[in-house]
Amino acid sequence: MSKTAVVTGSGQGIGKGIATRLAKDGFNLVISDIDKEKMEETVQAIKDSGSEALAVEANVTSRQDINDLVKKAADHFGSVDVFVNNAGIDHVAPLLKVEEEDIEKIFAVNVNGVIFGIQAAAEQMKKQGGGKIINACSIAGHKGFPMLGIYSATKFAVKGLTQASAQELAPDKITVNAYCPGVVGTSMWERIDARMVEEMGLEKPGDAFEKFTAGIALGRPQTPEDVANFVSYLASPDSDYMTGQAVLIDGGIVYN
Ligand SMILES: NC(=O)C1=CN([C@@H]2O[C@H](COP(=O)(O)OP(=O)(O)OC[C@H]3O[C@@H](n4cnc5c(N)ncnc54)[C@H](O)[C@@H]3O)[C@@H](O)[C@H]2O)C=CC1
Ligand SMILES: CC(=O)C(C)=O
Repeated sequence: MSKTAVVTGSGQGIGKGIATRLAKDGFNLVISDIDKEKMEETVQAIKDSGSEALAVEANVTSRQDINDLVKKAADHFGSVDVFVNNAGIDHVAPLLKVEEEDIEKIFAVNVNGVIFGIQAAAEQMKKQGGGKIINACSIAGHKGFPMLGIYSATKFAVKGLTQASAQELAPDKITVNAYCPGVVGTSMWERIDARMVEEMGLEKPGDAFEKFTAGIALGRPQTPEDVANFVSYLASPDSDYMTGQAVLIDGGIVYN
C-alpha cells in the first residue's frame, strides 16, 4: 500500500513543490491550505500526473482544523506516514515598529501551527507505529536578520520545537526534522521584497531580492524544487537514522 503525506500550505510555492515531488516519489498526497482555489489546482496537477491526491481546507492556527485534517487524511488513505508543517507567513519591519497584533498573527501561524501539526500527526503516527514529521524552518532560524526580527523569532522557535519533539517522540519511532531554505522565489519573497524596498528606501522593486541573492555562494536564487529534493530525502527511509535536525539548504548563505 502507498504511504500518505500531508503538506500544509501546499496551494502554492514551496509547499506545492514538496507535494508534487512526494507524489512523484509514490506517496498519496493530502493538499491543505486556506486558499481553496490554489489547493484544488495543486490537487488537479497531481492527479493529472497520475497520483492520488485529496484536498482538505485547514487553517493551521486552529487546533480543531489540524486535528480534522489528520483524521480526514487517515480515514481516506488509511494512514499518515509523513506530515509536513510547511504553512508559514512573513513579516518585514524594524523591531521598533512591530505591533502587538503583528506578533500574535505571525506566531499563530508559524509557531502555534507547527505545534498543532506535531501534536495531531504524532497522535496518529503513534497508533500506526511510527512516521516522519517535517517542519519548515529557514536560514532565519539559524541567524537573526534585520527587518525580519519577529519572523526570525518564529523560525528559531521551530528549530527548538523540532529538537524537543524529536527527543520526546523517538520512542514511538517518529522522527522530526526541519528544512531551512534561503531565498526562494515564491510569493513570500515578492512580499518581503516590496516591504524591504519601502522600509529601507531602496530604489526599485526587486532590489531587496537582488541584495539577498547576491551573496549566495552557488550563484542563483533557490527554487521550490531545490527544497523539495531535500524534503524527499527527509520523507524517505534513507533518513531513518536522522532526527531533531534543522538542516540548512540555502545554496550557501549561512554556515553552521
Ligand atoms: N520563500 C522563502 O524564501 C522561504 C520560505 N520559508 C518557509 O517556507 C514555507 C513556505 O513558504 P513559501 O512557499 O515561500 O510561502 P508562500 O506565501 O508562497 O505560500 C504559503 C502558503 O501557505 C498558505 N497559508 C498561509 N497561512 C496559512 C494558514 N494559516 N493555514 C494554512 N495555510 C496557510 C498560503 O495560502 C500559501 O498557499 C514557510 O513556512 C516559509 O516561512 C523558509 C525559508 C525561505
Ligand atoms: C523568507 C525567509 O525565510 C528568508 C530568510 O528569506
